[in-house]
Amino acid sequence: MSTRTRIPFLKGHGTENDFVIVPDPENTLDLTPEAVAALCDRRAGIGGDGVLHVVRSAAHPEAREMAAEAEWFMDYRNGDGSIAEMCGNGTRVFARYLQHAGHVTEGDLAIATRAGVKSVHIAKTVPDSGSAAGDVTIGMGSARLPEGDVTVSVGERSWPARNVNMGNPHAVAFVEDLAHAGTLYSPPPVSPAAAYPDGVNVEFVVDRGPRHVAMRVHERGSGETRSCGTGACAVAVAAARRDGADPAVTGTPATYTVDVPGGRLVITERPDGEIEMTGPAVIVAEGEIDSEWLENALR
Ligand SMILES: N[C@@H](CCC[C@H](N)C(=O)O)C(=O)O
Repeated sequence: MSTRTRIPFLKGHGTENDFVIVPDPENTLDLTPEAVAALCDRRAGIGGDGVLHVVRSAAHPEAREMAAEAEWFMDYRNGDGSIAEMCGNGTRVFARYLQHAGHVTEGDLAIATRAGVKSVHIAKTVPDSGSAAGDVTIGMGSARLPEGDVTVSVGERSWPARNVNMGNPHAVAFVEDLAHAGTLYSPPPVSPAAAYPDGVNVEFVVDRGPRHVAMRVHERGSGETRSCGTGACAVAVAAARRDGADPAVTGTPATYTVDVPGGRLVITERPDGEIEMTGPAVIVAEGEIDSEWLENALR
C-alpha cells in the first residue's frame, strides 16, 4: 500500500487558457497521461486546459541540454494527457508562477520548452494588485510556413487555411463569421491529413479592424479553449502574409491585436522573423492534491 501524501498545485490562467500548475523541481512525480487527464477533468478533478509541470531543466531528460541557458523547464501537457511542444499562454503563466514562488523577479528570464529556450519579460507589477497585475511578454521564436494548401471544414462549410508552425502545428482559416465554426465539440477535419502527422490546432479568424482580428480555436488534446497563445501568433503571421505586411519583405515590424474569447493578446513579428507575444498571466489559487484521490482516479 502506498503512503498518502499531499502534492502541491496551483491554478492559473492566461486570457482564460487555464492550467493546473504542478511544481516538481527535481522531477520526482510520475505524471502519467492518465494522471494529467484526471487533474484536468473539470468535474471530477481540478480542471484545466492543460498541466504546467514545473521542473528544473537539469532534472529533466528532455531539457538537460538547455540547463545552462534556462534553469526551469516547462513540461507542458494537454488536458487529455498528450504532450505538446509548446504552449504560449502556458509560458506566460509558468513565468508568473516562478515569480509568485520567488524563483525569479520581474524583468528578463529564460524558460526551456520542448520547442527550445524562450525569452520572457515580466513587466513591473502594479503595487497592491496581487499576482494578477502586469503583462508578460514571450519571445516565441519565428514561425515556419510549410508549403502546400490545407483545408479546414465544419459541417458543410470549408475554408482554405494557412499551415503555420509555431513549434506546434496550426491551421489558420479566415472565415466570414466566428459562429460558422459551430460548437467545436469535436476536432474540425483538416485535409490533407498528411500535412499534420501529429495532429493540429485549428484557428478560425475574422477581421475586427486594421491589424486587429478575433479568433476561436480548437486545440489538439484539449478541445475548444478560451485562448491559445501559439495560435494567436500563427493567426498574426497568417494575417500579415494575407495583408501584404510580411515584416521580412516590408522591413518594418507588424503588430496585430488578436482578440480571443478569454481576452486580448498583442503579437509583433519583426523583420528578422522573431515574434513577441504579450498578455496577462494570473495565479488564481493554490492547494494540495490528495495522492489517494489521484490513485483512485487512476483505477
Ligand atoms: N494553449 C496553448 C497551446 C497548447 C498546446 C496545443 N494544444 C498543442 O497540442 O499543440 C498555447 O497557448 O499556445
